[in-house]
Amino acid sequence: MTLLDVEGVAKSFPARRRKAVVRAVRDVSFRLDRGQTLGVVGESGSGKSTTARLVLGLIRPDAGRVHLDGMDVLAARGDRLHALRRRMPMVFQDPYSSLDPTWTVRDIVTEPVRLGRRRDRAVPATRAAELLELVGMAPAFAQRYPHELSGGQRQRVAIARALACDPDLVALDEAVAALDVSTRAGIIGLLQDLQTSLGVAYLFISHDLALVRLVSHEVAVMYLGRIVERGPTERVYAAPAHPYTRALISAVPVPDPVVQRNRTRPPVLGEVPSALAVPSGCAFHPRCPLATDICRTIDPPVVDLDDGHAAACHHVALITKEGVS
Ligand SMILES: Nc1ncnc2c1ncn2[C@@H]1O[C@H](COP(=O)(O)OP(=O)(O)OP(=O)(O)O)[C@@H](O)[C@H]1O
Repeated sequence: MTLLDVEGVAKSFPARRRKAVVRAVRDVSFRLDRGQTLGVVGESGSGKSTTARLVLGLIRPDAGRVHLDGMDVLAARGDRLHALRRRMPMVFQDPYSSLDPTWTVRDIVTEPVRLGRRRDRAVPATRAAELLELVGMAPAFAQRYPHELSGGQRQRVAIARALACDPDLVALDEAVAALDVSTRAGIIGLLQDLQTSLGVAYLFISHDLALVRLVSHEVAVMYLGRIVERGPTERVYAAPAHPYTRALISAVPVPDPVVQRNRTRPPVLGEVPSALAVPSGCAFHPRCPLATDICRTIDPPVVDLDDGHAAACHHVALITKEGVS
């Protein structure tokens, strides 16, 4: 059952340099089913966070459409838009900057509920304890302030706050990137348990390809503002169809030293170009070992391969035949 339907979304920002524009997101389309996780991967500046902000109705796109549960997010205004936003909150990498240090945990986790109510209807006193229980924290934490908590506890509070209005979708923007390995494992386990018990969907934004493989049902790979490949996670990781995905996956170390030694690694050549000067044709062509003339002039369309697996590459047939070692 489709929860989120995003079609042809684009966003540019004015750059500091006069007349230049940053093409942050270009023609992005995807769907996300209820209770599923879509992992969004790509290098820094590829448009992952901007895509999330567009989908959640936090910024307006220049083109495209976004539907949550059949409702047009971009047409919503005022109270309706705020009600939709409460159904799809975001959790950020650094809860220190996203949690108000002068508020108690109780105030932080119940604020979205208070904002959603008329002034004369108080939030039940038990709500903070319920939300803390959901994220595995004792009710006593309600009196504490963010600086009295560990990094993992702060991120649990941020998740509790995100759950306050029974969301359909939570966007997790590098939400575990700042945590140490064992704390990260605890938060990932919590997110997976919450998905099972509450049926919430996640937009899971991360640089970490191994982590995305672990948590995502579907994956979208972004390069300079476009989704260049998307599909069921295991299919994309087992048989990447875009040279960029292939290079990213080949760069993830494997635990077996023999397999690691024998791998051929298609290199990603050079630096990511700036979103201020997106290359003509396929934006990946200056770094692509397979680039030919057509790649320099024509931006490839996204082509469906099978069962929801799709990629935007002129040489997709060549790559899928070769596979990746
Ligand atoms: N408000 C803004 N004004 C101008 N440029 C912006 C703005 N927001 C994002 N950008 C630019 O848009 C591009 C995409 O940024 P975005 O933050 O979405 O990428 P990202 O993939 O999330 O990167 P990171 O992993 O580093 O967070 C970048 O070039 C960034 O500098």
